[in-house]
This record gives sequence, structure tokens and C-alpha cells, in this order.
Amino acid sequence: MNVAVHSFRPEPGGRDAAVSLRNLTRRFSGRDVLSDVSLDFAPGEFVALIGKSGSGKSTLLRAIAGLDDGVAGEGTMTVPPDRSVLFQDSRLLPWKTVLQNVVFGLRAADADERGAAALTDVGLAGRETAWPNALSGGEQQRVALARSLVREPRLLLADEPFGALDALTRIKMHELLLQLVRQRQPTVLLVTHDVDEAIKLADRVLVMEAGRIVVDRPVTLAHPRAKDAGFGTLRADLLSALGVSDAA
Ligand SMILES: Nc1ncnc2c1ncn2[C@@H]1O[C@H](COP(=O)(O)OP(=O)(O)OP(=O)(O)O)[C@@H](O)[C@H]1O
Repeated sequence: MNVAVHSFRPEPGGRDAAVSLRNLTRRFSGRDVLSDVSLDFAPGEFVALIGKSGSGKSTLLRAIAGLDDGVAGEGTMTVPPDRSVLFQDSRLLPWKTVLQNVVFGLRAADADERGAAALTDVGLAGRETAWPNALSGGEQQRVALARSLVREPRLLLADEPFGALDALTRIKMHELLLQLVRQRQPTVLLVTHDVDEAIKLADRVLVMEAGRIVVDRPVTLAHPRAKDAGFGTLRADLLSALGVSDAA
């Protein structure tokens, strides 16, 4: 019997998986876009999900985020209720200031203080009263990151969050994210097209193909991750799983 999997439950204890998916399926127009996906993410684990365009990465992320009512399965999906989603575009409200965007919907007496602290964390102290359209794309994405982090999510779901940024800003965002992850230790799922980004940041890389997870590899390289021999070997393996030859 198919059951809806939107019975989100808080993670009951520290030793339990932060995300536990069983037999997740999503059909669009009679075609399985997610096929029987079963996965566990440990608390605090940083997981990168790569795969060709159309392989189902965003569909899986949206399912875990609770943004897709059409996901079904014969199993369960358990994720922490305090999750936060980061998209490729910052999705800031243009009529609200930077700080108002960061604390929007946050019901806490000290919301403004926490928002200002999060802006300091992402290197935007002093920009609280700026309007989003006065910020560069990279700065807007940093505001979006602050907005996610101020909620102190147990689970951060990020769909190509650095995809539209230039190479230098992207490197800065990588450093920032790693620093924040180290401090706050959320579980992270990062969808990316960039194999190097996946290896640089994640504890574990998943490769998706036609709605299935076909590779599940730990990344045990020490941080900061230089493009040394170990990096190169893993890169070649992952590119080969993606059906791409390693030209670099
Ligand atoms: N709302 C929808 N209606 C119909 N088909 C959809 C819908 N959303 C996604 N799909 C289809 O599901 C498949 C997987 O899409 P998805 O966005 O998850 O892929 P992706 O791996 O994230 O791709 P990309 O890397 O290009 O973002 C695609 O073939 C897409 O056309």
C-alpha cells in the first residue's frame, strides 16, 4: 500500500538519523523521477548530491524540504522539523531591509540581535538597513545564508546556492559555509553541479542517476582540501560515475 510520507517527525534522539528516507518515489507524467530512494543522513553530516541535469536532485531536495505533496512511498520519511532551505537565488523581499529579511517570521524577543549577529557571521555587519537591491549578488546570497542560519536549523537544504556566483565569491562562500557548519553543526544536503565543490565541502557525496542514488562515497580528506592526489582520484571516480572524462 502506498502511503503519503509527509508525516514529518522530530528526530527523537541524538543517535538517530537526522534524515531517514525509505522507498521514496515521485512520479511525474507516469514517469518515476524518484525511484525507491532510501537514505540516512547522520546528525551533523554534510552530504553533497550531484548528478546530471534532470536526474532528480531538486525533486529529492524538495521532498525532504516538505515542499512536494506528491511524494509517495511504501515507507517513511523522518526529518527534523526545523529545516531551512537555500536556493540559487536569494529570494529576498525587496521591500524589506537586509535585517528585516533575515529575521522575517522569526518569533523571538531577541530576533534583531540574533539577526545582526548572523549578518556579522556572514561578513555583512553594518549593512542591516540596506535594501536588497543595493547589494551585489554574492552579498544577497550571504543575506540568504544569514536568514537560514539565524533559525539555527538542524537541517540545511541547499539547492545550487552558489551556482550564480562568480568564482571568487563562490570560494568565499565555501569558506563561510564550512566555518558556520563547524560552529553550528547542522546536517546539510547540498545539491550542486560542481564535483569540485562537492569534494571540497562534503563528508559524503551521492551521485544520482535517473531518480536513483547510484554512488554513495565518503570523503575522508582533511580540511582545508587541496586539489592533491586524493582529491584527484575521487574527482576522477565521481566524474566517471557521471559519464564524464576527467579533463582537468
Ligand atoms: N513539476 C514537475 N512536473 C513535471 N515534471 C517535473 C516537475 N518537476 C520536475 N520534473 C521532472 O523531473 C525530472 C527531474 O527534475 P529535477 O529538477 O529534480 O532534476 P535535477 O537533477 O535537479 O536537474 P537540474 O540539475 O537540471 O536542476 C526532470 O525530468 C523534470 O523535467
